[in-house]
Amino acid sequence: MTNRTGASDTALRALHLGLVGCGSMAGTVLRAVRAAGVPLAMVTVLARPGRNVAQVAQRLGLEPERVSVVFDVAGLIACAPHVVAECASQEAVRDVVPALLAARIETVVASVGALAQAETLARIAAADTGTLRVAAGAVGGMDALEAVRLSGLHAVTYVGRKPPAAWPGGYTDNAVVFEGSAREAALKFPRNANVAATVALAGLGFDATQVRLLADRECTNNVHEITFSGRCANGFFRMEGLPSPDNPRTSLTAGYSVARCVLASIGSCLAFS
Ligand SMILES: NC(=O)C1=CN([C@@H]2O[C@H](COP(=O)(O)OP(=O)(O)OC[C@H]3O[C@@H](n4cnc5c(N)ncnc54)[C@H](OP(=O)(O)O)[C@@H]3O)[C@@H](O)[C@H]2O)C=CC1
Ligand SMILES: O=C([O-])CC(=O)C(=O)O
Repeated sequence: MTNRTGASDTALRALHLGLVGCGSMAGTVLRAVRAAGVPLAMVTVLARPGRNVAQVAQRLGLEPERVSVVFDVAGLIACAPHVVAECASQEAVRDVVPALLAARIETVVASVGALAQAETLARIAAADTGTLRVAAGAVGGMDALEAVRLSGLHAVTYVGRKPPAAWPGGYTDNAVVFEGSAREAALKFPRNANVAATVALAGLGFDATQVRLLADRECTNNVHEITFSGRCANGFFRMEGLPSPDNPRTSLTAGYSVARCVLASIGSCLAFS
């Protein structure tokens, strides 16, 4: 038997998925993995202290018997998931991901802005054993940007537009929320500028990538625009993502992108890169 992408039976073995976080993105990841036809054996969730199985199962739309909840990374490692998807925060990337990699557990990160922090990068570099997948998240076109980088990139600009209420700070009207480098953006907006970090990693780096974040009353969706020029190509990429119903600051696309990384890690979808 093969699935849509031609992956074999072995790729469809029941998956033990680890999740860090149990919010809107984690829910989207699970829905997508299920929709892809991958059977779930177990989902182990690293949650904040105080959460319990019934609550987490209900938030994620899972049967309680398929859920275990742990409160630290040692507990997550002890459960031995096939792959872990971080869907939580920059702080979680710093505190959890290095230990997962050191334990050789393949890990997908969504909170890519964490990689703008020298301390987090150093911890990940020191772990240096497992496989880290950086999800493209709410944006796309990163393969082209990386390819053009090899020829020499001249300039990369990322513009993120969201409805005013989707930005922290109580915006109600059109405004320039931020203008500056991708590093500043990622550090200043840990929950809203992960795309800026992703574009920086694929292209010119955190300090040379220019970012504008805009509150825009005309937007009903989250719009991401990347403009680049390089020696072998110039490009423009635009993606308009529907907001997650339970967290309008997060585009639904981001969860689907994390799911795609999970599926790629178990050989259950084409791994374009
Ligand atoms: N790459 C991309 O394009 C994008 C990336 N993101 C990243 O994804 C993250 C998740 O997004 P989303 O699901 O919408 O956010 P939500 O706020 O809906 O959910 C976040 C979840 O993570 C949990 N959490 C946060 N920190 C920790 C921690 N240290 N340990 C355990 N659990 C933790 C929260 O717990 P609790 O509810 O108990 O506080 C909550 O369950 C965002 O914070 C952002 O960093 C978001 C959008 C796009
Ligand atoms: O989901 C989005 O549209 C983008 C986002 O929040 C981020 O870059 O962190």
